[in-house]
Amino acid sequence: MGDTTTIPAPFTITPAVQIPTPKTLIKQGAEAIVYRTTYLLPTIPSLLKYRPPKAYRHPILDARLTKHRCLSEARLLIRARSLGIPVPAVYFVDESRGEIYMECIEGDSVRDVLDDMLMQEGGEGKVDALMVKMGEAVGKLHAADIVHGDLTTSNVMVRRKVRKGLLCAAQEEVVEHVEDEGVVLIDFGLGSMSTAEEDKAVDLYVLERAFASTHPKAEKLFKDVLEAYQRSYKKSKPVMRRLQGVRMRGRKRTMIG
Ligand SMILES: Nc1ncnc2c1ncn2[C@@H]1O[C@H](COP(=O)(O)OP(=O)(O)OP(=O)(O)O)[C@@H](O)[C@H]1O
Repeated sequence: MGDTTTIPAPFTITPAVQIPTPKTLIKQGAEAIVYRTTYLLPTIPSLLKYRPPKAYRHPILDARLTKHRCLSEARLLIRARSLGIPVPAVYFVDESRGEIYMECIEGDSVRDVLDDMLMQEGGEGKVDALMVKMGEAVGKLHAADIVHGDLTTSNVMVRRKVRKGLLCAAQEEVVEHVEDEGVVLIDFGLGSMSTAEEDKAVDLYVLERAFASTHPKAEKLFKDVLEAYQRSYKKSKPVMRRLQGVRMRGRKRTMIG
């Protein structure tokens, strides 16, 4: 009679457990759905930009387009960041699923912070500094021949850090000190590599219109942006000349309607 005792397996293989990461919807746009979530560890905040399939497109064409847009956006972000241009870090790309996980910037858009800043005591100085940072960031971007494609004040974020400190150790009163830590350019979904002065001038024009439509002091603010832009982008003269042409065409279009 053979020994019938079963020999226990040295180890058991348990199926990989998928831990669902909570996702908070930030924005559902026409092209993409943006969530705040985490990446790898629950302590690492991340932003997920997901391009869902479009039922109205042919499935093969749709998959190809999604893959192309995802890779294009990720490549531009990675290229910009490697050149020291302030953009979110890319953590992970799954182009066939239409997903990009990237650094989640804590802060608000320039569009949202401008008015609040101007109302604060000493706010004008802060706004001046902000315009310089914006001009420098866009100047560096164009010097690297990267065109944003949708350069509005909503697509430039002000990174903020909240520091907690004790006001008075005896009272143990905790105060929160909010610090602005520079600007970050986001949303490169319509971006491209281009050496064309026209493309760069259109970027500037779009930004100028974004200021004009949201802020009464737009002219002075944008002037500061352009000054910093020219300082950080040494070969910007032809772009500035082209900007005049783009403005004229824009005005003509507005007049004709
Ligand atoms: N890296 C980031 N960190 C924090 N918030 C972000 C980040 N990227 C995007 N957001 C937020 O999500 C919103 C939508 O993101 P994004 O502009 O990239 O998507 P979109 O659908 O292409 O938008 P749009 O319709 O403006 O083109 C932004 O306006 C911003 O509030």
